Amino acid sequence: MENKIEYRNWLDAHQLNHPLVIAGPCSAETEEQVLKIAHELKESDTTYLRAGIWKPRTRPGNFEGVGAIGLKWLQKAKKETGLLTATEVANKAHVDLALEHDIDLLWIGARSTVSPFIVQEIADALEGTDKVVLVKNPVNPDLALWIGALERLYTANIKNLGVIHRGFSTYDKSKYRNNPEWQIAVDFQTKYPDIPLICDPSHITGKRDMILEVSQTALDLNYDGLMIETHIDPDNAWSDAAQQVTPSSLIQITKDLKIRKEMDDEAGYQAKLGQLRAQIDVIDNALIETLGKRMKTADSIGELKKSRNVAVLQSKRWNEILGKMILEGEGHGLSEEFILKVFKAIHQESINHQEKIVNISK
Ligand SMILES: C=C(O[C@@H]1C=C(C(=O)O)C=C[C@H]1O)C(=O)O
Repeated sequence: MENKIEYRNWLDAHQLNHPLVIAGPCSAETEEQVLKIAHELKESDTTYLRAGIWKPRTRPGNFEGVGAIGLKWLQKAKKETGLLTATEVANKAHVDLALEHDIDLLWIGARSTVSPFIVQEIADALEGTDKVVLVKNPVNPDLALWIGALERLYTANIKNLGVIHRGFSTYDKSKYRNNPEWQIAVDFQTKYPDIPLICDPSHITGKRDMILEVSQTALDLNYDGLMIETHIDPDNAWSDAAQQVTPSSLIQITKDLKIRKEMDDEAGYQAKLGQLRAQIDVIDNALIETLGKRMKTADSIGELKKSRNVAVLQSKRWNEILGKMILEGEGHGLSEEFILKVFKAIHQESINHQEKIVNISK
């Protein structure tokens, strides 16, 4: 599947002068709740009112959604406020009901994106639709799986596509509910610059007080929109209470966000940018040259090890290097996380080089 400018058509048709906002409760709970939220969101930047109708929960026994009745509440909210409607679908039955109730935007959840069978079932059920269909990233950090899901939809002649970045599951505890791994979304954007990319800071953070910060990062990375869970009484929400914000907080968040332009044609800016980018190009070339030299030295160590039948991996030496480089990096304003990533990659390449050398039989 190639990038095509038409992928953006549905978004451009909204003619927004701000990022697209999809907002609404994690779950539709009651008709009154949905309508109240919709009326409060009417005064915000929100274009699509979202509500979960069928909720895939981690463990059984929790609230699993109100079911099809909730679609009627969304329809009523649309009629009363003019907001377009959005919900998650996870199988053919959901799709059929959502289409029957004329829901404007459907998204495939992270737990469904991991299953090609489910995605195919949804794609077949949606074949040829002009509804907007968004695909959340799979729970595991697998770009190919994410793209594969889009390809299934595209092949089913669904052209109003987009993706939602909601972060990735990790076993390790971190400050996020789902690790953003921004690089994966950036890689996606590089491959498909015209597929609308929406950030879901609610699921990335799991905490309402981090939503502004993550939303700002997304906008700084040229995301096209935000999906933010919004509830009139977040603390008493039936699901995901900690990450929902009130409609007035949502309005405040959209006011506080700094919206930066993608480009600036002003001559002074362009000249300075060109100069700095030329410097970056020189530095990048020097980096490659240095890395090449380092690998050549590692090759020589490989030869030496081979001649004495010594193991390639030397953990003590490696740990010393890591410790020293973290300190060194600190002095140059480089984070420990960055140094670890870079040096782990360098070490792996060095090991691969030496492995080749010691395993060549001569
Ligand atoms: C280069 C060596 O081999 C391996 C690679 C290292 C590196 O690239 O710095 C460090 C330790 C070893 O695991 C070495 O033993 O010094």
